[in-house]
Amino acid sequence: MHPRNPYKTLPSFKELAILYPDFRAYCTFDFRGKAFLDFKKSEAVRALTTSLLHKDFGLKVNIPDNRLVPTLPLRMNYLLWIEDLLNLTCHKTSLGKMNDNIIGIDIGTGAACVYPLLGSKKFGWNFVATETDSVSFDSAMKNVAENELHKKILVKQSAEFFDILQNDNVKEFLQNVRRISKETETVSLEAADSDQSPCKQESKQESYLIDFTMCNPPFFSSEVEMDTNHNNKKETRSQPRSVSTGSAEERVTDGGEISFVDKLIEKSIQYKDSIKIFSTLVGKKSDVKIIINHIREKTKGLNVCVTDTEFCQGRTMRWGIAWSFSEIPLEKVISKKQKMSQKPYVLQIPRSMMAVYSIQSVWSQDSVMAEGY
Ligand SMILES: C[S@@+](CC[C@H](N)C(=O)[O-])C[C@H]1O[C@@H](n2cnc3c(N)ncnc32)[C@H](O)[C@@H]1O
Repeated sequence: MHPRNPYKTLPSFKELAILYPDFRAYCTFDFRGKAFLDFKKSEAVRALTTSLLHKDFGLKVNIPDNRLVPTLPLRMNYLLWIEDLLNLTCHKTSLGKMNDNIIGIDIGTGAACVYPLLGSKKFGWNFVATETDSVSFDSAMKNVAENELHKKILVKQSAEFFDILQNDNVKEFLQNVRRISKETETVSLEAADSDQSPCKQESKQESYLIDFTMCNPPFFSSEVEMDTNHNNKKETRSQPRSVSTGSAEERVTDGGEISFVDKLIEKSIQYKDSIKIFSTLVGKKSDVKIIINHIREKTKGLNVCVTDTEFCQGRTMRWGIAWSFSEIPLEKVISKKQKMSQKPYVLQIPRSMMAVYSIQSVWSQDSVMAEGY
């Protein structure tokens, strides 16, 4: 669990049950009043997510019955890692300032529109979100409207990755975001003028249209693979796991996540001067190495840096890969050996930081949330 993840501390189900009758309906209580949730019911998992989104972030979110229910510890881990990368590349995020200037693209936002909603509420970032599925698209639009975040989040129904940046509607949205954040930017740059650190100077020199892109791709290549994976897990785990939510469209894509990210890598080369950080979540550990190799092969001859991390949420593991073509100041984090080589270098989160992530991931092993949420 990321050190700044609010779900490092287990939420009180008892408190949630008192506050939210919808959540209480799926709880059972022991003689001391301790609440337990039936993680095998998708309605119960949905009630947990929507109650937490409301209690912890003031977000009112509706998720249709047959669509993926996002689990929040993982979503926060991914967003916090993006925040770390933005800070590493000298952006001022909630650790510093300038949040209103930051613009991300979320590819395949899903029915909850979870990353843009959390990203703008928690960090103040702006988002262009894409979605192909009409049910999820409609639902994402409603969730943005319900939370009055239309000035910060634009949802488009599109299968294009970054080509949506050519869309007039998107251009207009980006212009408005810039106009609204201009005042903050002026103040921040004036403050940066008085500071001679290379980090602050770099943030003035580089100007990208988009600061980062994120994506949680459908990771199975077929429904058969999806079912096989689920059955194997059932056989190997001794304890019950959380129900798998979501439709096949959300979890299956031709060629699986590798093929999806391959397209993303190709597009990233085309948009390397407009977008600063490209990233993706990876669902299978064995795909991490393959995807990193694909990034290296496809970007041969270009100055690219790549980093990866793991997200631990109790029993559920996911991985993150990010790459950038920008002049990121890597001196602090690359090894001497890599510095001397002419090959594309690898940006690594310092070992000390990784250790913190791993140690703290133990938090939910024995908790009620551990059953897969
Ligand atoms: C695994 S779900 C992730 C949903 C959400 N981002 C989350 O993390 O909960 C993947 C989503 O990507 C959408 N999708 C698939 N191909 C896409 C494409 N080419 N462009 C945009 N969205 C796509 C699916 O409809 C689905 O909603």
